[in-house]
Amino acid sequence: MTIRWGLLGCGDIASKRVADAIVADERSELAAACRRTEHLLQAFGERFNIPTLTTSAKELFAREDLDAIYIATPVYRHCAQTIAAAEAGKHVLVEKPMAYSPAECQRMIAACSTSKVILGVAYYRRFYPVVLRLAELIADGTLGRPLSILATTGNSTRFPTEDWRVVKALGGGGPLMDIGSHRLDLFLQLFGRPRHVQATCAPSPEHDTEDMASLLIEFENRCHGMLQCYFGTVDTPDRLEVIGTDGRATTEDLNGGDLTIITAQGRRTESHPPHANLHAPLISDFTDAIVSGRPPTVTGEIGMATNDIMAIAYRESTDNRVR
Ligand SMILES: NC(=O)C1=CN([C@@H]2O[C@H](COP(=O)(O)OP(=O)(O)OC[C@H]3O[C@@H](n4cnc5c(N)ncnc54)[C@H](OP(=O)(O)O)[C@@H]3O)[C@@H](O)[C@H]2O)C=CC1
Ligand SMILES: O=C1CO[C@H](CO)[C@@H](O)[C@@H]1O
Repeated sequence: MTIRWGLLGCGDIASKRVADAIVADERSELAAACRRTEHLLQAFGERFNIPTLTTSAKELFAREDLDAIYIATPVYRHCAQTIAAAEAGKHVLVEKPMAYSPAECQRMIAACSTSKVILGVAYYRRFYPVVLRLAELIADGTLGRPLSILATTGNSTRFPTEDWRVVKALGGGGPLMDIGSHRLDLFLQLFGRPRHVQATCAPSPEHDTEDMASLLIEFENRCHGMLQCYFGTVDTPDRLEVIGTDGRATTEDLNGGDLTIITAQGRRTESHPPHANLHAPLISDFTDAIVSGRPPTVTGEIGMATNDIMAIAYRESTDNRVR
């Protein structure tokens, strides 16, 4: 069985990874693509040899020869486009963060459930071998009783003021929505459900979003999570660390995959690099979910859990400000 994909949004991530990942997947076919800017759509279509091109999302969803839609548009479009695709009977894999707010996430989940289509969210770091190794070190007791998970991350790009990533109404927030969301998803994967969130977000002097966010989370298992994320810093680390009573495991470059494990037995470094195309395992997982009728690894409910934390963080940050 071949899954015929329609790709909605042909910008940065679609052209760098998503299209290639769909084309390379043995059970997938990149059958159609859509963006509004005609000449850029044509160039994209030629580059990836896509037979059907349209500037209308409505037309894309209406095509009967498609099974699934990959939504790679800015965040403020995710909810309406997911609902429209679901109502047209298409499975939906939507880019992260899932949507602007938890309320939007709920509407997306409800629409997909009513239409009996599968909904997935593109938190592909869940498939990183280094993250799966961290899960193993927690589960097999190597680190002892887990205490905390710490992540520092950022994007060194100085986004221009008109970029949707730094316009609250379009991106929903700044670095927390854009890159912090990926790490929060890993916190949930490794430590489970959160029970308390504290946060402070520093307003950017240039944009109407934060340019730094710091979160402290208590999980139901009583472990703590700490996240700090930035926009516009030079050489920002991409650090993830799990600390337990009997050891700690740290990666200084999450995308690189090297993991240093320190226990009473000593210190060792292991290498667990991710797939060369980070989106490939995600596409393969979602395709398999459609073919076998199982839920994808990152369901809508899982995607919404990250939005829940971010919504609390933004609210906390505003409500607790000393006047
Ligand atoms: N998982 C990951 O690691 C990454 C995920 N992302 C996520 O992917 C999504 C897209 O990001 P990115 O590729 O950087 O964004 P870009 O701004 O580069 O691209 C957005 C694309 O969406 C198209 N678009 C916008 N509105 C519509 C519409 N109404 N109908 C059809 N097409 C539309 C744009 O084309 P046009 O204006 O011509 O319509 C453009 O092709 C975001 O959610 C982002 O957070 C991004 C980078 C990495
Ligand atoms: O992981 C990522 C890399 O950076 C991009 C731009 O900040 C993010 O959108 C993306 O999710």
